Amino acid sequence: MSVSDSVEAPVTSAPNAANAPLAGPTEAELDREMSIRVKDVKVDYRTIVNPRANTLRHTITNLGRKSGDRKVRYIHAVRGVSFDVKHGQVLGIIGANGAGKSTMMRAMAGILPPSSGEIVVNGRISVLLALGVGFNGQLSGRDNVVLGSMAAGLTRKQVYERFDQIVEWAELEDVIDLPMKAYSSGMYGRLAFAVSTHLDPDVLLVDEALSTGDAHFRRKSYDKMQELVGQARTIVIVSHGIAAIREMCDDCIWMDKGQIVMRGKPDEVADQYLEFQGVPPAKKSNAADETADEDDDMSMIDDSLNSGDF
Ligand SMILES: Nc1ncnc2c1ncn2[C@@H]1O[C@H](COP(=O)(O)OP(=O)(O)OP(=O)(O)O)[C@@H](O)[C@H]1O
Repeated sequence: MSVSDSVEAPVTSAPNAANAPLAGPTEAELDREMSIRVKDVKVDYRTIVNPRANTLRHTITNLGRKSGDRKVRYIHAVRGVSFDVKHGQVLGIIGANGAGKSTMMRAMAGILPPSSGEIVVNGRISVLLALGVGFNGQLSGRDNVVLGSMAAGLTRKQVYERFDQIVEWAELEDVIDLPMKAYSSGMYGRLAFAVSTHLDPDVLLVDEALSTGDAHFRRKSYDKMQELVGQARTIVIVSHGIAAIREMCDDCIWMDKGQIVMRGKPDEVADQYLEFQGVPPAKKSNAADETADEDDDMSMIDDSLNSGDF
C-alpha cells in the first residue's frame, strides 16, 4: 500500500497552497520573458476618397483640382490581433493579398503606430522590408550602410568593424561609393539584406525580402537566413513563398482580412491555407530555389513587386 492510499488528506476549507492551481506568469512577466508580444492590436489607415470621382470623364475633367466633397475613409487593416513570440522562435506569417501581414510587420517594427492595443518587443530589432523604409538614393552605398546601421542601434565602432563584411557579402565593393540611385533594384536589395542581417539583431523582421536578387543571391540569402535561424534569434518572416515558410519557420500564423485565422505548425497551417486558396496539395521543395508549384507564380509576383519597391 502506498502512502497516498493510506493517508487521507485533511478536508479543510482553508486555502491550501499545495492544492491551489499554479498561477501562470503575470502580464508583466510575459512582457519581459517573450521576445515579441502583440496585444489586441488594431491598425487603421486613414484615406481620402472622392465619391464623385468614379467616372473616367470626371477624373479627366477634374484632374489636379481639389474636390469639395472628399470623404475620409478608414481601412481597418489589422483588426484586434494578439500573439506572443518566444525568444529564438521563427514565426512565418502567410495570407492572401491585403490580409494585413505587412501592416502587422510595420507595426511590430515601430514604423506604424497601432490605432489601439500594444506591442512589446524585447531586444534590438532589425527590419528588412520590401516596401518603403530603406536607403536614401542620393547618398552613396557606403553612407547608407553607416547611417542605416547606426539608426538600427550599432555604435560607430561596431559599424566600422562590420562594414567590410557587409559590403563583401553583398558583393558590391566596386559600386559602394556610387549614389544608390545608380544601383539596380537587385543591388539595392542585396545591400539592404546584407545590412539588416549583419546587425546581430535580437529580433529580425523580414517582409517579402527573401526573393531579392538573382538565383545566386537567393541561395546566399537563404543560407544567411538559415545561419540566423541556427543562432536562435527571434525571426518573423512574411512571405508568399510557402516553401520558405515551411523550411525555415517553426511556427506559423495565417492572416485574413486583418485577423488571425489559424496558428500552428507551418506544414499544417500552410496546407490549410493552400486548400482555402484552392491550390493543389503541397509538394515539398527546396525553398532556396523556390521551385515548388505553389510558389512559382507568387515568387514571380514578389520579384516584380520587389523590383520597384525600395
Ligand atoms: N498606406 C496605406 N494606406 C491605406 N491603406 C493601406 C495602406 N497600406 C495598406 N493598406 C490597406 O491595408 C490592408 C492590408 O494591407 P497589407 O499591405 O498589410 O496587406 P498584406 O497582407 O501585406 O498584402 P500583400 O500580400 O498584398 O502584400 C489592405 O486593404 C490595403 O489596401
